[in-house]
Amino acid sequence: MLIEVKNIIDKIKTEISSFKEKLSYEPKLVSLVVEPDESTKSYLNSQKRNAKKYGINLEIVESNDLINDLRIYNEDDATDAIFVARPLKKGYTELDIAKHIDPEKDVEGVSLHNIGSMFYEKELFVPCTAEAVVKIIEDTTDVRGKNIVILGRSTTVGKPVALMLQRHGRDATVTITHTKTKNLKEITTKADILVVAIGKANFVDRSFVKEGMIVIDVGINVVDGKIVGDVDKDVSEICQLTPVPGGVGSVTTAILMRNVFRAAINKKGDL
Ligand SMILES: NC(=O)C1=CN([C@@H]2O[C@H](COP(=O)(O)OP(=O)(O)OC[C@H]3O[C@@H](n4cnc5c(N)ncnc54)[C@H](OP(=O)(O)O)[C@@H]3O)[C@@H](O)[C@H]2O)C=CC1
Ligand SMILES: Nc1nc(=O)c2c([nH]1)NC[C@@H]1CN(c3ccc(C(=O)N[C@@H](CCC(=O)O)C(=O)O)cc3)C=[N+]21
Repeated sequence: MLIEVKNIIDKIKTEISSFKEKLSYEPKLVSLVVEPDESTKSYLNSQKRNAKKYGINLEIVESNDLINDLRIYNEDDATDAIFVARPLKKGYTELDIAKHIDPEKDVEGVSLHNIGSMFYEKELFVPCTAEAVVKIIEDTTDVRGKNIVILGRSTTVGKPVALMLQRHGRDATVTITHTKTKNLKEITTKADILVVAIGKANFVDRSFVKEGMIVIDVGINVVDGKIVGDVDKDVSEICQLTPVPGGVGSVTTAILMRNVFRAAINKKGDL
């Protein structure tokens, strides 16, 4: 069966409405992109649609000098929030963003400051997709003591999801897997919950899961012009599965929008 995320999005909408009351202007989000791939284009579509819906002034900037652009928008008082799309152009690393983005405008929680705070279990801004995954899991089941297997170890999904799920108060037992993991299916079939963030369309099929598992499909792949996840839809016949589109992606965007309002209010000192 498919996991419904509408009630999670409704709760985020309510948070945004209460933030809006504290602001007298449309907060500004600058999204820096360089040669966007299909999944990034899908995200930008989602950002445009939601910025209009929630009243955010979104500026999408093609960035050819990322470090210089980060300096410009860090210093630009009219810019409340900055997002830097991945994958990055050759010559830049995620560490460059982590070092150079203003942590108070870093609405994706990728800066050294925000990642470090998450490490110390102080979640200020955390990567939006990781927060979306955790919210969906917590809305679906009790996380405490659950055996959670994550496919993928990226800086914006796999790693932060693992850190957030095992922290005190959530207390899951987490296994991170990647391309060098041996006997992957032996590991995944023992999970209570599977989080799949690998960027391979329909990679996870029924041979990776057991009846009754919760499967969170983070994948956003474009195949023949259609958005598909990393998990084969047939898995939903024996497991609880998040849909793609309409699952993790839609919660991620709502969280990004909410964080833009949080950044604007924090700048005013009202958070
Ligand atoms: N829905 C949303 O809001 C979001 C969706 N996405 C989507 O999630 C997917 C993953 O993106 P992202 O997190 O950036 O990951 P990356 O593309 O940066 O990296 C992929 C990760 O998956 C691992 N991996 C690849 N193949 C396997 C395998 N067979 N078994 C186990 N691990 C594997 C890689 O391992 P290794 O490290 O060994 O190479 C790597 O860690 C993409 O489809 C992306 O579009 C991304 C962000 C947000
Ligand atoms: N720094 C960075 N952080 C990211 O989180 C990031 C990124 N770079 N690069 C690209 C990937 C991909 N990604 C998506 C998130 C939501 C939707 C989304 O909202 N999809 C809608 C459909 C959108 C549409 O209609 O096209 C849905 O799944 O319901 C899509 C794609 C985030 N990414």
